[in-house]
Amino acid sequence: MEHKHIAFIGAGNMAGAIMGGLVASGYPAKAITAANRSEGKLETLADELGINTTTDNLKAAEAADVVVLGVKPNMMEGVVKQLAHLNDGKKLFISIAAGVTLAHFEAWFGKAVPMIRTMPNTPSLVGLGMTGLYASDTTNKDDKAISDMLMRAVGKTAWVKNEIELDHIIAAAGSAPAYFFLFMEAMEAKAMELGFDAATARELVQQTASGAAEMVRRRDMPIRELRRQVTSPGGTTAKAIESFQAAGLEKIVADAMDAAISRAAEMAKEL
Ligand SMILES: NC(=O)C1=CN([C@@H]2O[C@H](COP(=O)(O)OP(=O)(O)OC[C@H]3O[C@@H](n4cnc5c(N)ncnc54)[C@H](O)[C@@H]3O)[C@@H](O)[C@H]2O)C=CC1
Ligand SMILES: O=C(O)[C@@H]1CCC=N1
Repeated sequence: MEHKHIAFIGAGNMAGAIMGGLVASGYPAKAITAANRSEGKLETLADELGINTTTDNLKAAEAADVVVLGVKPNMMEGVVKQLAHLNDGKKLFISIAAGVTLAHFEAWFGKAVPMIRTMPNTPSLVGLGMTGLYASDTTNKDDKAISDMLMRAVGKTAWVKNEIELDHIIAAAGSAPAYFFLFMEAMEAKAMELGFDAATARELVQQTASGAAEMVRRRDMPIRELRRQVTSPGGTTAKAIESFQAAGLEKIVADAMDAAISRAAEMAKEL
């Protein structure tokens, strides 16, 4: 099969992870080009992955069938305007930026553009990402298939039908690794306060968190039921859970997710 040429504009953490996943999954390195403003990251990518690299965004995008826009949201307008004349209705553009809407892209491109907006998360860096995807009306089946393949190289994918739902993906997956990190930080701090050394405290938290996540993955039962199995009536877990619930944990989590959604909408207005 002829592989489409994919150019990544902005070769930072997230784009680097996707390129690494693609190469690891067997996509030919020769069919991938990374363009970045600075050279340091490009040298590492060329050494580690054997892909093509350049500091010239235009050159990279011109030669590509698929252009992945991987810069920060505040850099996107400048990058897109530089590439706008390449939008011939055939080249597919994929964005990984939070809060940059299709309407922004169409304004910067000056017309409709075949575009897939994606919302990945940082576990993509270790192949355990969760990415939401949304396709503009001007995309076709092949565009969706290649975008799905791209993001499945670093984890799992979920498609949404309405663009607004990408903000819900941010709340439930894009920003969500940080919620678990915060929880783990709090547990680690308390374990150290109880007298465990730093390495042991980290291991207690890390092994328990990955064990719990793995149980959710492997056991085909409601998460509530897994919790019930740990919680002996009148026992220690019951007291800990009561303490969380008395502090309103469910509402705290729901409010935090709403705050992420509101911020995504605000970010879109700021551009
Ligand atoms: N970090 C996260 O958890 C998530 C990030 N995202 C999105 O991913 C995008 C990238 O984020 P990161 O990879 O974390 O950022 P990063 O800062 O690691 O990567 C951005 C890269 O773009 C390069 N760059 C900046 N201006 C450029 C230009 N004009 N031309 C070419 N390259 C340029 C920078 O040198 C840098 O290497 C953002 O839009 C962000 O919203 C999406 C989901 C999750
Ligand atoms: O915090 C942010 O804005 C980005 C989007 C999702 C994760 N990080």
